[in-house]
Amino acid sequence: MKIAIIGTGNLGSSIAKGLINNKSFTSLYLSDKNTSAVKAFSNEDYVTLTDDNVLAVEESDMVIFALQPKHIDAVLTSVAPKITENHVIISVAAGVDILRIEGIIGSDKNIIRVMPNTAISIGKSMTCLCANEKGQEKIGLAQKIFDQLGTTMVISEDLVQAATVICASGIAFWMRLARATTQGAIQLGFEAEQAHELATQTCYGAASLLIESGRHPEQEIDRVTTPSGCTIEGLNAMEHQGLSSALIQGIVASFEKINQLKKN
Ligand SMILES: NC(=O)C1=CN([C@@H]2O[C@H](COP(=O)(O)OP(=O)(O)OC[C@H]3O[C@@H](n4cnc5c(N)ncnc54)[C@H](OP(=O)(O)O)[C@@H]3O)[C@@H](O)[C@H]2O)C=CC1
Ligand SMILES: O=C(O)[C@@H]1CCC=N1
Repeated sequence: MKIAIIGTGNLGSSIAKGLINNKSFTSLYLSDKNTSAVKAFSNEDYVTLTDDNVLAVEESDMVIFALQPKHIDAVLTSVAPKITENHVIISVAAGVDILRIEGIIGSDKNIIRVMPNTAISIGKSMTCLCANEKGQEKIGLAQKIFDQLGTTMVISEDLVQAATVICASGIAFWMRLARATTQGAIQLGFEAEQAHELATQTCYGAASLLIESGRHPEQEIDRVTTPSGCTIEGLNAMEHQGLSSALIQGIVASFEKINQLKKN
């Protein structure tokens, strides 16, 4: 598969890193106004860095547009004449729906909306996908690529905004929880580096327990909370401060914001 990524910022460079680690292509064009974020990949086999978006489209079968929503319309318009019915066009732009993309390049093109997260750089993304009518026959192909870079789920387009909040923004939400745990550990006497390791490994253990056991979080909590013990004391103090409520309100605020962005 000949792949191009147009826009090599935070997400585009993360996708590039994941693809290169997995050698998931026969050629990879990385196109940006400024390719400094992916300079490290310039010596990789079959990777070309360019500032020519048209060339990247012409030389590829699958084109991933990793541009900010404010830039995507102009870039799609500029490359539209070069997009054929055989191309698989992927957009990761948050809040940019398929109808808007079809309005620029046509509904006769294979259009797939993909919502990964930055953990794609280490092959651990939770990635959601959906396609327009024409793209239905190619969604399996896109899924195969992203399956190599983590876990995928095909969803209906009306759930993409929610998936963006839970999975893409979710990386930042979980990072903040990890940071707070680190700060707590330092207050209790650990050096910063030790605190970081304790927090991240415990976080990794908790996620792995849920994934591997398939159990509900509360079942795992029941296995930790000794009656009258320190865990339930801590959990209840957190809930009195509104931990669950704060998380849910944050998720809903993020969802409301992304729906506003979609209207702009
Ligand atoms: N970051 C994340 O975790 C996630 C982001 N997304 C979505 O992915 C998209 C990209 O986000 P992110 O990577 O954070 O954004 P960035 O701004 O980091 O990356 C976008 C890149 O596109 C470049 N660019 C702008 N105009 C052009 C052009 N005409 N031709 C080629 N390249 C151009 C930008 O250059 P310059 O900076 O010079 O303008 C920048 O390098 C967004 O739509 C976002 O909603 C989705 C899921 C997760
Ligand atoms: O914050 C944002 O708007 C983008 C979409 C999800 C992650 N980053």
